[in-house]
Amino acid sequence: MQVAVMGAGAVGCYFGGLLALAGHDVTLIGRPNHVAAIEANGLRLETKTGTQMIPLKAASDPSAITPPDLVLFCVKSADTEAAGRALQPRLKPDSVILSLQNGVDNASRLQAAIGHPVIASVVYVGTEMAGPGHVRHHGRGELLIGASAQSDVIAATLTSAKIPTTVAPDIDQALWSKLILNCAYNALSAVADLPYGALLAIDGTEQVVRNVIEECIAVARACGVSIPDDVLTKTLALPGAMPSQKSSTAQDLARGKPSEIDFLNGTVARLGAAHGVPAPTNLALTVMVKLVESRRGSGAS
Ligand SMILES: NC(=O)C1=CN([C@@H]2O[C@H](COP(=O)(O)OP(=O)(O)OC[C@H]3O[C@@H](n4cnc5c(N)ncnc54)[C@H](OP(=O)(O)O)[C@@H]3O)[C@@H](O)[C@H]2O)C=CC1
Ligand SMILES: CC(C)(CO)C(=O)C(=O)O
Repeated sequence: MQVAVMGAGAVGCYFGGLLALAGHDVTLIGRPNHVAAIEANGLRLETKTGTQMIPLKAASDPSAITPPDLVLFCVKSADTEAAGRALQPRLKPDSVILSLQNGVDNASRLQAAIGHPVIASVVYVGTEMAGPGHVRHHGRGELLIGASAQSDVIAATLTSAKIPTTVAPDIDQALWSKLILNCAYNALSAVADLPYGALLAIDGTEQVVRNVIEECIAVARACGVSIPDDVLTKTLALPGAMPSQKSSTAQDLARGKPSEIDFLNGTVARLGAAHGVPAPTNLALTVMVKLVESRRGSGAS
Protein backbone atom coordinates (compact mmCIF):
# COMPACT_ATOMS: atom_id res chain seq x y z
CA MET A 1 0.00 0.00 0.00
CA GLN A 2 1.18 3.55 -0.80
CA VAL A 3 1.26 5.39 2.55
CA ALA A 4 1.94 9.09 3.23
CA VAL A 5 2.58 10.26 6.77
CA MET A 6 1.85 13.97 7.17
CA GLY A 7 4.05 15.11 10.07
CA ALA A 8 7.26 13.14 10.56
CA GLY A 9 7.25 13.53 14.35
CA ALA A 10 6.88 11.22 17.31
CA VAL A 11 3.57 9.63 16.28
CA GLY A 12 4.06 9.72 12.52
CA CYS A 13 7.56 8.21 12.56
CA TYR A 14 6.52 5.41 14.93
CA PHE A 15 3.44 4.27 13.00
CA GLY A 16 5.00 5.03 9.60
CA GLY A 17 8.05 2.99 10.60
CA LEU A 18 5.91 -0.02 11.53
CA LEU A 19 4.04 0.18 8.21
CA ALA A 20 7.36 0.31 6.32
CA LEU A 21 8.62 -2.73 8.27
CA ALA A 22 5.45 -4.56 7.17
CA GLY A 23 6.35 -3.91 3.52
CA HIS A 24 4.24 -0.85 2.72
CA ASP A 25 5.67 1.96 0.57
CA VAL A 26 5.84 4.77 3.13
CA THR A 27 6.77 8.43 2.62
CA LEU A 28 7.29 10.54 5.75
CA ILE A 29 6.55 14.22 5.15
CA GLY A 30 8.36 16.35 7.69
CA ARG A 31 10.76 19.14 8.51
CA PRO A 32 14.08 19.33 6.61
CA ASN A 33 16.25 18.21 9.58
CA HIS A 34 14.28 14.95 9.97
CA VAL A 35 14.02 14.42 6.20
CA ALA A 36 17.79 14.84 5.71
CA ALA A 37 18.59 12.34 8.50
CA ILE A 38 16.05 9.79 7.21
CA GLU A 39 17.27 10.11 3.62
CA ALA A 40 20.88 9.65 4.76
CA ASN A 41 20.48 6.79 7.24
CA GLY A 42 16.85 5.64 7.31
CA LEU A 43 14.46 6.11 10.24
CA ARG A 44 15.99 5.19 13.59
CA LEU A 45 13.33 3.37 15.63
CA GLU A 46 14.31 2.83 19.25
CA THR A 47 12.15 0.60 21.45
CA LYS A 48 12.69 -1.04 24.83
CA THR A 49 13.86 -4.18 23.01
CA GLY A 50 16.40 -2.57 20.65
CA THR A 51 17.05 -0.12 17.85
CA GLN A 52 16.67 -0.59 14.12
CA MET A 53 17.25 1.55 11.05
CA ILE A 54 14.27 1.45 8.68
CA PRO A 55 14.82 2.51 5.08
CA LEU A 56 11.90 4.61 3.82
CA LYS A 57 11.17 7.70 1.76
CA ALA A 58 11.01 11.19 3.23
CA ALA A 59 10.06 14.58 1.81
CA SER A 60 9.74 18.07 3.20
CA ASP A 61 7.45 19.17 0.38
CA PRO A 62 4.43 16.96 -0.31
CA SER A 63 3.91 18.31 -3.84
CA ALA A 64 5.93 15.50 -5.49
CA ILE A 65 4.85 12.45 -3.47
CA THR A 66 3.04 9.52 -5.08
CA PRO A 67 -0.71 9.89 -4.47
CA PRO A 68 -1.34 7.81 -1.34
CA ASP A 69 -3.84 4.99 -0.69
CA LEU A 70 -3.59 5.80 3.02
CA VAL A 71 -2.59 9.00 4.85
CA LEU A 72 -1.64 9.01 8.52
CA PHE A 73 -2.20 12.63 9.50
CA CYS A 74 0.05 13.30 12.51
CA VAL A 75 0.72 17.01 12.97
CA LYS A 76 -0.11 18.93 16.15
CA SER A 77 -3.64 20.35 16.30
CA ALA A 78 -2.67 23.95 15.47
CA ASP A 79 -1.09 22.79 12.18
CA THR A 80 -4.07 20.77 10.95
CA GLU A 81 -5.46 23.16 8.34
CA ALA A 82 -2.10 24.31 6.90
CA ALA A 83 -0.69 20.79 6.66
CA GLY A 84 -3.95 19.51 5.18
CA ARG A 85 -3.94 22.16 2.48
CA ALA A 86 -0.30 21.36 1.61
CA LEU A 87 -1.20 17.68 1.14
CA GLN A 88 -4.57 18.15 -0.54
CA PRO A 89 -3.34 18.43 -4.21
CA ARG A 90 -1.71 14.95 -3.96
CA LEU A 91 -4.84 13.14 -2.76
CA LYS A 92 -6.76 10.67 -4.96
CA PRO A 93 -10.55 10.53 -4.67
CA ASP A 94 -10.19 7.21 -2.83
CA SER A 95 -7.26 8.15 -0.55
CA VAL A 96 -8.17 7.16 3.01
CA ILE A 97 -7.10 9.73 5.63
CA LEU A 98 -6.73 8.84 9.29
CA SER A 99 -6.25 11.66 11.80
CA LEU A 100 -3.86 10.40 14.52
CA GLN A 101 -4.18 13.44 16.78
CA ASN A 102 -5.39 14.36 20.26
CA GLY A 103 -8.40 16.63 20.75
CA VAL A 104 -11.94 16.02 19.54
CA ASP A 105 -12.21 18.14 16.39
CA ASN A 106 -9.09 17.59 14.28
CA ALA A 107 -10.79 15.17 11.88
CA SER A 108 -13.75 17.48 11.26
CA ARG A 109 -11.51 20.57 10.91
CA LEU A 110 -9.27 18.74 8.44
CA GLN A 111 -12.24 17.45 6.48
CA ALA A 112 -13.65 20.98 6.25
CA ALA A 113 -10.26 22.40 5.16
CA ILE A 114 -9.60 19.93 2.35
CA GLY A 115 -13.06 18.75 1.30
CA HIS A 116 -12.11 15.07 1.65
CA PRO A 117 -13.47 12.53 4.17
CA VAL A 118 -11.30 12.03 7.25
CA ILE A 119 -11.52 9.20 9.79
CA ALA A 120 -10.88 10.22 13.40
CA SER A 121 -8.83 8.01 15.68
CA VAL A 122 -7.72 7.82 19.27
CA VAL A 123 -4.01 7.11 19.64
CA TYR A 124 -2.72 5.20 22.65
CA VAL A 125 1.06 5.40 22.46
CA GLY A 126 4.01 7.02 24.19
CA THR A 127 6.68 8.21 21.73
CA GLU A 128 9.08 11.12 21.35
CA MET A 129 11.61 12.38 18.84
CA ALA A 130 15.02 11.81 20.38
CA GLY A 131 16.89 13.57 17.54
CA PRO A 132 16.68 14.13 13.77
CA GLY A 133 15.12 11.03 12.17
CA HIS A 134 15.20 9.23 15.54
CA VAL A 135 11.95 8.15 17.21
CA ARG A 136 11.88 6.65 20.70
CA HIS A 137 8.99 4.39 21.74
CA HIS A 138 8.07 4.28 25.43
CA GLY A 139 5.02 2.04 25.37
CA ARG A 140 1.67 0.97 23.94
CA GLY A 141 0.81 1.61 20.30
CA GLU A 142 -2.81 0.82 19.60
CA LEU A 143 -5.46 2.76 17.70
CA LEU A 144 -9.23 3.09 17.92
CA ILE A 145 -10.59 4.37 14.62
CA GLY A 146 -13.97 5.74 13.58
CA ALA A 147 -16.40 3.67 11.54
CA SER A 148 -16.56 4.16 7.74
CA ALA A 149 -16.88 2.03 4.61
CA GLN A 150 -13.07 1.59 4.61
CA SER A 151 -12.45 1.22 8.34
CA ASP A 152 -12.54 -2.58 8.63
CA VAL A 153 -9.99 -3.00 5.81
CA ILE A 154 -7.76 -0.26 7.23
CA ALA A 155 -7.95 -1.77 10.73
CA ALA A 156 -6.93 -5.19 9.33
CA THR A 157 -4.04 -3.64 7.37
CA LEU A 158 -2.76 -1.76 10.41
CA THR A 159 -3.19 -4.72 12.74
CA SER A 160 -1.16 -6.93 10.41
CA ALA A 161 1.59 -4.28 10.61
CA LYS A 162 1.73 -4.73 14.42
CA ILE A 163 -0.48 -1.70 15.06
CA PRO A 164 -3.42 -3.22 16.96
CA THR A 165 -6.44 -1.34 15.61
CA THR A 166 -10.11 -1.57 16.51
CA VAL A 167 -13.07 0.14 14.87
CA ALA A 168 -14.80 2.05 17.69
CA PRO A 169 -18.59 1.71 17.97
CA ASP A 170 -18.73 5.35 19.17
CA ILE A 171 -15.61 7.31 18.18
CA ASP A 172 -16.88 10.55 19.75
CA GLN A 173 -17.14 8.84 23.12
CA ALA A 174 -13.60 7.48 22.70
CA LEU A 175 -12.21 10.88 21.63
CA TRP A 176 -13.87 12.61 24.57
CA SER A 177 -12.66 9.99 27.05
CA LYS A 178 -9.07 10.69 25.92
CA LEU A 179 -9.74 14.45 25.96
CA ILE A 180 -10.90 14.19 29.57
CA LEU A 181 -7.62 12.49 30.49
CA ASN A 182 -5.67 15.25 28.75
CA CYS A 183 -7.75 18.02 30.34
CA ALA A 184 -7.34 16.51 33.81
CA TYR A 185 -3.55 16.32 33.82
CA ASN A 186 -1.79 17.98 30.88
CA ALA A 187 -2.07 21.61 31.99
CA LEU A 188 -1.33 20.97 35.66
CA SER A 189 1.77 18.96 34.80
CA ALA A 190 2.86 21.70 32.35
CA VAL A 191 2.33 24.67 34.66
CA ALA A 192 4.14 22.95 37.54
CA ASP A 193 6.61 21.11 35.27
CA LEU A 194 5.97 18.06 37.45
CA PRO A 195 5.15 14.39 36.79
CA TYR A 196 1.69 13.09 37.69
CA GLY A 197 2.69 11.40 40.97
CA ALA A 198 4.23 14.58 42.39
CA LEU A 199 1.23 16.65 41.28
CA LEU A 200 -1.23 14.57 43.22
CA ALA A 201 0.92 14.75 46.35
CA ILE A 202 -0.04 18.45 46.69
CA ASP A 203 -3.18 19.10 48.75
CA GLY A 204 -6.09 20.25 46.63
CA THR A 205 -4.79 18.96 43.28
CA GLU A 206 -7.12 15.97 43.27
CA GLN A 207 -10.11 18.27 43.86
CA VAL A 208 -9.04 20.42 40.89
CA VAL A 209 -8.71 17.29 38.75
CA ARG A 210 -12.19 16.16 39.83
CA ASN A 211 -13.63 19.59 38.98
CA VAL A 212 -12.04 19.45 35.51
CA ILE A 213 -13.42 15.97 34.85
CA GLU A 214 -16.92 16.90 36.02
CA GLU A 215 -16.94 20.01 33.82
CA CYS A 216 -15.74 17.95 30.82
CA ILE A 217 -18.48 15.37 31.35
CA ALA A 218 -21.15 18.08 31.55
CA VAL A 219 -19.86 19.78 28.37
CA ALA A 220 -19.59 16.46 26.49
CA ARG A 221 -23.19 15.61 27.41
CA ALA A 222 -24.33 19.08 26.30
CA CYS A 223 -22.63 18.33 22.94
CA GLY A 224 -24.65 15.10 22.65
CA VAL A 225 -21.73 12.78 23.47
CA SER A 226 -22.46 9.94 25.86
CA ILE A 227 -19.74 9.46 28.46
CA PRO A 228 -19.40 6.13 30.30
CA ASP A 229 -20.10 6.17 34.05
CA ASP A 230 -16.62 4.92 34.92
CA VAL A 231 -14.74 7.81 33.26
CA LEU A 232 -14.12 9.58 36.59
CA THR A 233 -12.63 6.47 38.22
CA LYS A 234 -10.55 5.60 35.14
CA THR A 235 -9.21 9.15 34.81
CA LEU A 236 -8.32 9.36 38.50
CA ALA A 237 -6.29 6.14 38.11
CA LEU A 238 -3.77 7.67 35.63
CA PRO A 239 -1.22 9.10 38.13
CA GLY A 240 -1.00 5.71 39.85
CA ALA A 241 -0.31 4.03 36.50
CA MET A 242 2.36 6.53 35.33
CA PRO A 243 3.58 8.47 38.41
CA SER A 244 6.90 9.54 36.87
CA GLN A 245 5.53 10.81 33.52
CA LYS A 246 5.07 14.47 32.60
CA SER A 247 2.34 15.43 30.15
CA SER A 248 2.99 16.13 26.48
CA THR A 249 2.00 19.74 27.23
CA ALA A 250 4.78 19.93 29.82
CA GLN A 251 7.17 18.52 27.22
CA ASP A 252 6.00 21.06 24.60
CA LEU A 253 6.65 23.95 26.99
CA ALA A 254 10.03 22.56 28.02
CA ARG A 255 11.06 22.39 24.34
CA GLY A 256 9.78 25.88 23.57
CA LYS A 257 7.04 24.49 21.29
CA PRO A 258 3.51 25.89 21.15
CA SER A 259 1.20 23.68 23.22
CA GLU A 260 -2.11 22.14 22.10
CA ILE A 261 -3.93 23.69 25.10
CA ASP A 262 -6.49 25.48 22.90
CA PHE A 263 -7.53 22.04 21.64
CA LEU A 264 -7.68 20.44 25.10
CA ASN A 265 -9.01 22.47 28.09
CA GLY A 266 -9.53 25.39 25.68
CA THR A 267 -12.01 23.37 23.63
CA VAL A 268 -13.98 22.41 26.75
CA ALA A 269 -14.07 26.04 27.94
CA ARG A 270 -15.19 27.24 24.50
CA LEU A 271 -17.85 24.54 24.00
CA GLY A 272 -19.03 25.06 27.58
CA ALA A 273 -19.54 28.76 26.90
CA ALA A 274 -21.39 27.98 23.65
CA HIS A 275 -23.76 25.56 25.43
CA GLY A 276 -24.19 27.57 28.61
CA VAL A 277 -22.36 24.96 30.69
CA PRO A 278 -19.90 26.50 33.19
CA ALA A 279 -16.30 25.27 32.77
CA PRO A 280 -14.30 27.71 34.92
CA THR A 281 -11.57 25.26 35.91
CA ASN A 282 -10.88 24.35 32.27
CA LEU A 283 -10.78 28.05 31.38
CA ALA A 284 -8.40 28.79 34.26
CA LEU A 285 -6.04 25.97 33.23
CA THR A 286 -6.07 27.14 29.60
CA VAL A 287 -5.15 30.65 30.67
CA MET A 288 -2.43 29.42 33.05
CA VAL A 289 -0.70 27.48 30.25
CA LYS A 290 -1.00 30.50 27.94
CA LEU A 291 0.50 32.72 30.62
CA VAL A 292 3.49 30.40 30.89
CA GLU A 293 3.79 30.43 27.08
CA SER A 294 3.57 34.23 26.94
CA ARG A 295 6.18 34.67 29.69
CA ARG A 296 8.51 32.52 27.60
CA GLY A 297 7.66 34.53 24.46
CA SER A 298 8.35 37.81 26.27
CA GLY A 299 11.81 36.61 27.29
CA ALA A 300 11.00 36.94 31.03
CA SER A 301 12.49 34.27 33.25
N1 LIG B 1 3.77 11.78 21.06
C1 LIG B 1 2.88 10.99 21.65
O1 LIG B 1 3.25 10.07 22.41
C2 LIG B 1 1.42 11.19 21.39
C3 LIG B 1 0.94 12.21 20.60
N2 LIG B 1 -0.42 12.29 20.33
C4 LIG B 1 -0.96 13.33 19.45
O2 LIG B 1 -0.48 13.10 18.14
C5 LIG B 1 -0.37 14.34 17.41
C6 LIG B 1 1.06 14.45 16.88
O3 LIG B 1 1.93 14.55 18.02
P1 LIG B 1 3.50 14.31 17.95
O4 LIG B 1 3.83 13.30 16.92
O5 LIG B 1 3.92 14.08 19.35
O6 LIG B 1 4.00 15.75 17.45
P2 LIG B 1 5.40 16.12 16.83
O7 LIG B 1 5.55 17.59 17.03
O8 LIG B 1 6.47 15.20 17.34
O9 LIG B 1 5.23 15.78 15.28
C7 LIG B 1 4.61 16.60 14.34
C8 LIG B 1 5.66 16.94 13.29
O10 LIG B 1 5.01 17.47 12.14
C9 LIG B 1 5.77 18.58 11.69
N3 LIG B 1 4.93 19.41 10.84
C10 LIG B 1 3.91 20.25 11.17
N4 LIG B 1 3.38 20.80 10.06
C11 LIG B 1 4.08 20.31 9.01
C12 LIG B 1 4.01 20.53 7.61
N5 LIG B 1 3.11 21.36 7.06
N6 LIG B 1 4.88 19.88 6.81
C13 LIG B 1 5.80 19.03 7.34
N7 LIG B 1 5.92 18.78 8.67
C14 LIG B 1 5.06 19.43 9.49
C15 LIG B 1 6.19 19.25 12.97
O11 LIG B 1 7.24 20.18 12.77
P3 LIG B 1 7.36 21.48 13.74
O12 LIG B 1 7.48 20.96 15.14
O13 LIG B 1 8.59 22.16 13.22
O14 LIG B 1 6.12 22.27 13.53
C16 LIG B 1 6.64 18.03 13.78
O15 LIG B 1 7.96 17.65 13.42
C17 LIG B 1 -0.75 15.43 18.42
O16 LIG B 1 -2.10 15.77 18.28
C18 LIG B 1 -0.51 14.75 19.78
O17 LIG B 1 -1.30 15.30 20.82
C19 LIG B 1 -1.31 11.36 20.79
C20 LIG B 1 -0.87 10.35 21.59
C21 LIG B 1 0.50 10.20 22.00
C1 LIG C 1 -0.10 10.91 29.15
C2 LIG C 1 -1.44 11.42 28.68
C3 LIG C 1 -2.36 10.23 28.52
C4 LIG C 1 -2.17 12.25 29.75
O1 LIG C 1 -1.63 13.41 30.13
C5 LIG C 1 -1.29 12.17 27.39
O2 LIG C 1 -1.95 11.83 26.44
C6 LIG C 1 -0.43 13.35 27.19
O3 LIG C 1 0.52 13.58 27.95
O4 LIG C 1 -0.69 14.08 26.23
